[in-house]
Amino acid sequence: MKIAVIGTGYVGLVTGTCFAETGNQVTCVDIDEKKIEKMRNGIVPIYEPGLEDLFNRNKNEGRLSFTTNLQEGIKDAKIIFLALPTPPGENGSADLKYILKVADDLGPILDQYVVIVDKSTVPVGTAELVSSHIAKNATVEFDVVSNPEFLREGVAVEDFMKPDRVVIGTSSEKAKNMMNKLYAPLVRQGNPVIFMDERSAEMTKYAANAFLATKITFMNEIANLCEKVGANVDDIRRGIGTDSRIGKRFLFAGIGYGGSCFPKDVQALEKTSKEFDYEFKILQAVMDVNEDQKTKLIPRLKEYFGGDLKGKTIALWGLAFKPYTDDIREAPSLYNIKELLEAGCIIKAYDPEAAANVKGVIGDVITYTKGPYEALKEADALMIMTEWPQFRTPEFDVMNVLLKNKVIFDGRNLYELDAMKELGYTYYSIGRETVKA
Ligand SMILES: NC(=O)C1=CN([C@@H]2O[C@H](COP(=O)(O)OP(=O)(O)OC[C@H]3O[C@@H](n4cnc5c(N)ncnc54)[C@H](O)[C@@H]3O)[C@@H](O)[C@H]2O)C=CC1
Ligand SMILES: O=C(O)[C@H]1O[C@H](OP(=O)(O)OP(=O)(O)OC[C@H]2O[C@@H](n3ccc(=O)[nH]c3=O)[C@H](O)[C@@H]2O)[C@H](O)[C@@H](O)[C@@H]1O
Repeated sequence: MKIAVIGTGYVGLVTGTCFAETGNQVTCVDIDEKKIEKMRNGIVPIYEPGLEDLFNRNKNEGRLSFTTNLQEGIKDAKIIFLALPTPPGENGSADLKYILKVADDLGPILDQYVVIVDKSTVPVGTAELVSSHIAKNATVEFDVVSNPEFLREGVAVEDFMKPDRVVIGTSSEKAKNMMNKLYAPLVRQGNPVIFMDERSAEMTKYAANAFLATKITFMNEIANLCEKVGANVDDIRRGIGTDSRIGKRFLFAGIGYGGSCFPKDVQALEKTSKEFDYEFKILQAVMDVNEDQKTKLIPRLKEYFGGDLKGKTIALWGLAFKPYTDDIREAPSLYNIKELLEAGCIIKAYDPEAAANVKGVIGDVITYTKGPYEALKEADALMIMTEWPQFRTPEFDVMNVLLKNKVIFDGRNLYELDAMKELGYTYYSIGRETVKA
């Protein structure tokens, strides 16, 4: 089937590449000329494990092409995916300007029946809105379908190719059949395509993200309480995660959730509730707790250094909002960097993938090192922001020599408390006893 994907960020790129992989003819459209040029030259503009090989194979075999021209991109397409940004607008609700601009542009250039798919995360009612914008200038029939995306960055290809479920919101039989056909190769036995109306599909996406953000936040609050009562949040995670009603995943306490989606989607759902005159109390609490959680290690640093951080050199391990990505949107590291700089610290940071993106945002106010150990040289303390696997089993012999003080502030609970005691470290983590050397 010929399909077009408008917008080639994380979602568009993965959607386009994976549907090419299942044998479709895919054209990716983006207004960013540099990005399109890069992709034409075989360069994948994001870091996403497994994507580059898939991308280049499909490109080289002629199933994946790129253009900045919308009309050329949608030519002969049976399905058009909108994978456009929906950032928070001024009041926190999702800004639909990118989606509606493309909807306006599409109307006059459609020349045959087509299914237009909202792949972006959009508030309830957007499918109808997109439909009305296209209809203003359209001369052919079309259907607008809501097909939210549930992939996670870092495992995006795996999530897309083997989805737990595919949600499709449509009231059109014709669109339903076409979407079913497109997704058939991706849906494993038992992992269903779930059909519903457009509004329910739009709401499903927000419900999923808000629920997961709440689950993490609940554990972060349990962690905060654990610190006060002298319990260990990792034991509690194991203790409750084995209950299949609760489930093992997304129970890891840490320095708050970040990324391009949880923060904006929780906020947008709260705004939607307000618009419909409903006070969604849990969501406000989730946002408040997460805000505090992100910088909760800073007071511990102050405690350790006797109140004043001025002139202290802090080594930061991890800048990305989570491992296996170079994405730094809403990363807890950025909030900590800001506070550390305000307190007069010198920062030496290492991240295997995300340093260039941080440099692009904050420049050279911190030092970016080539490896994790270089960041530790002459550092007064180590802070851990992202659980990249290489940080889990470091060479403590090397660290002992490089760090000025044997002290670690760990926002991701990477090390066992007993091991830190044995190694003679002062070790602050989340929701667990502080180990004092
Ligand atoms: N990043 C993620 O992991 C996930 C994101 N989503 C949702 O998917 C949507 C897209 O997110 P990302 O891929 O992260 O966005 P992104 O911001 O990384 O990329 C969006 C792309 O759209 C392009 N664009 C903007 N206006 C355009 C236009 N008029 N014509 C063509 N291209 C245009 C931009 O140049 C950019 O390349 C958002 O609604 C997001 O909430 C959903 C699931 C996962
Ligand atoms: O709508 C989206 O964009 C996507 O948002 C999240 O995916 P993503 O933001 O890529 O990353 P997650 O793995 O969900 O992690 C989000 C944040 O939560 C944090 N987290 C996650 C899990 C956990 O147990 N504890 C925890 O603090 C991570 O460190 C990270 O900062 C969802 O998991 C995806 O299903 C969804 O498609």
